[in-house]
Amino acid sequence: MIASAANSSSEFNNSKLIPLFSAEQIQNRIQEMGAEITRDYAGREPLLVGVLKGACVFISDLMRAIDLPLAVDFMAISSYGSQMRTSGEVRIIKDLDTPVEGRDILVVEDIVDTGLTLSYLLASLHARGARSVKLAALLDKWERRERPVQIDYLGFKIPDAFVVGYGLDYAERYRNLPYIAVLKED
Ligand SMILES: O=P(O)(O)OC[C@H]1O[C@H](OP(=O)(O)OP(=O)(O)O)[C@H](O)[C@@H]1O
Ligand code: HPA
Ligand SMILES: [Mg+2]
Repeated sequence: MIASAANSSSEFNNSKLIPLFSAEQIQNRIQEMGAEITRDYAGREPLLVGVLKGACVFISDLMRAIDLPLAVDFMAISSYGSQMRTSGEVRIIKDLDTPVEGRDILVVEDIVDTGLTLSYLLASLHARGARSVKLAALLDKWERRERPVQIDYLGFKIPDAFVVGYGLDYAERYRNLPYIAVLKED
């Protein structure tokens, strides 16, 4: 079911999945990103910080495309209600196990949308004394940006549409799709 849905539009519980990036396109782009990160961080040992839950699939593939010694850790972030969200306030619900002071941090995210999550997270890591903080994001939904976020390594720019798959969810579903699709509700 999942594999056959990868290459064509399909019905999935009353929602329509319109494929945007195939598993192969994603893997090819990640290999390119990994090669660029390997070149840029040569001689250093970056700490990759995955933002749960959406980035779990992307970071698994990206770290294996980086040919360097590195460490991996995870954070989980929760947005407050919609009013608080517009103020950019988010809450850390799982912090790093690893001290960041003096480390070269590469935050790994599935998508930058309004930018509220990432602008908060990147500022917080800088404030903790990281030597450098950069961002690798698979998707950039740039038309919806409310806060500027510098994406140092980008997979794909996408239009203003709700996307799922490859870690991205709708109500916790679809994270396990091996490709990325636009979700259209019927
Ligand atoms: O740029 P923004 O508007 O802040 O949106 C981007 C954030 O939203 C999604 O996470 P979500 O809160 O859905 O959590 P999840 O990763 O567990 O799905 C995504 O993974 C980013 O972390
Ligand atoms: O398009 C999206 N899909 C899933 N999660 C998201 N979080 C922000 N934008 C999106
Ligand atoms: Mg989500």
